Amino acid sequence: MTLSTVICIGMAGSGKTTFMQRLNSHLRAKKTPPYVINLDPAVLNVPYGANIDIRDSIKYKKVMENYQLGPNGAIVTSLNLFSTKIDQVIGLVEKKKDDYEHCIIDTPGQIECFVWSASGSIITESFASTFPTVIAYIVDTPRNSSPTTFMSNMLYACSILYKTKLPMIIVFNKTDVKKEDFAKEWMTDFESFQAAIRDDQELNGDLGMGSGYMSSLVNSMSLMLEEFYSQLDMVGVSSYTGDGFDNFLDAVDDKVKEYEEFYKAERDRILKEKEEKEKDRKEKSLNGLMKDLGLSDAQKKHNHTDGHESDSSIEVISDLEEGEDDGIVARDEDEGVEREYTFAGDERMTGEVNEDATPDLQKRYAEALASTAKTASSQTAENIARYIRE
Ligand SMILES: Nc1nc2c(ncn2[C@@H]2O[C@H](COP(=O)(O)OP(=O)(O)OP(=O)(O)O)[C@@H](O)[C@H]2O)c(=O)[nH]1
Repeated sequence: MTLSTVICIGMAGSGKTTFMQRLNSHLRAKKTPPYVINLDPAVLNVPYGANIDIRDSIKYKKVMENYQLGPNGAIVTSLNLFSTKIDQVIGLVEKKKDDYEHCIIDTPGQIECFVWSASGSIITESFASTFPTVIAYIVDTPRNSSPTTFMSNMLYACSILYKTKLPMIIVFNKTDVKKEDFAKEWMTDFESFQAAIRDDQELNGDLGMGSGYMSSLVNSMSLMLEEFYSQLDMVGVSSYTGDGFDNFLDAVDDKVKEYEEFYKAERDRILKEKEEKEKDRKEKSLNGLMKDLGLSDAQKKHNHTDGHESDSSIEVISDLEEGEDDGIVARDEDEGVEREYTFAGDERMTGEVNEDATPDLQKRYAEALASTAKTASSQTAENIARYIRE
């Protein structure tokens, strides 16, 4: 039994959590319970038993208060804090890899907080480099029955595919309300999608002429999407009735095979390339450091015998010109602007920093950073120490 990971991503309200709940109970009924992870720090109730829940280690509301952040900033910061522990999380899942067939992961409702944040990439990458990993992109089928909305959603899915470089299944959810047949037709028969654009009243008004700027834009973008559709699997499910979940599991099996055959080789190649670049970068920064420390040429030459090249032409590169400030943009003066709807005086509303809670979070941040820094730069630090000793 090899464990594979399914990461559920989708627009807010597409039904990720309900889908996770149904998938969990479906797999349990088949006597193959999944390993479940919740990565949504802001969710109030998780309606399924999670093996790992981000809310156990990160208190979303505290993050909001202590760092004076809005809801989305707090989700990103919570994910940042969590991603510093990702090694431990992967370790926990790895220990269970012989007992489970699937590890299913729920992500925050605010899709961009996960997909476009550094921590989202770190978390996805960590899973994808350890286990075969598949993205389940959840679509609210009834809400995507207009060709314009449908295409916007597909463009988003396309950007996720190219960002994560992982096999993807488009899951048309809520088929108890609207069947997914129209979407499948649009994805496989370009003519029928064009006909839908022509008839779409949102684009063309009541006359349905199909001659507007928008419809020609949608037309050309849909051509581009044809290539994207060819790389996907699509299934229709109802998280309410449980319809289509066997098909979904078959699609996961197919995509895991695809991952092993194509994606893994491609990922390994990219990782190797990255590793080599990183090695190069470290070597250059070590040499730069030697230069900064003002070590003599003789010492440098001595180092050559150790296999370390040194290049005196290397300079420390900075985006800032000499004499320029540190790039921090100063806050504009308020210039008499009267703020409306403020909640001054009410601590609960202003989100003032809770002095008691801050040190704890700060400490955790510092510890997490220290341990990350330790692993990431220990090689460089050792090299430096050895060089200085010499
Ligand atoms: N009819 C129907 N409704 C569904 C289905 N799946 C989810 N819903 C409803 O869709 C709404 C959103 O579902 P959630 O599971 O909370 O969606 P989500 O994507 O996790 O939401 P966020 O995490 O807040 O973005 C809820 O009211 C669900 O009851 C389904 O298969 N059929």
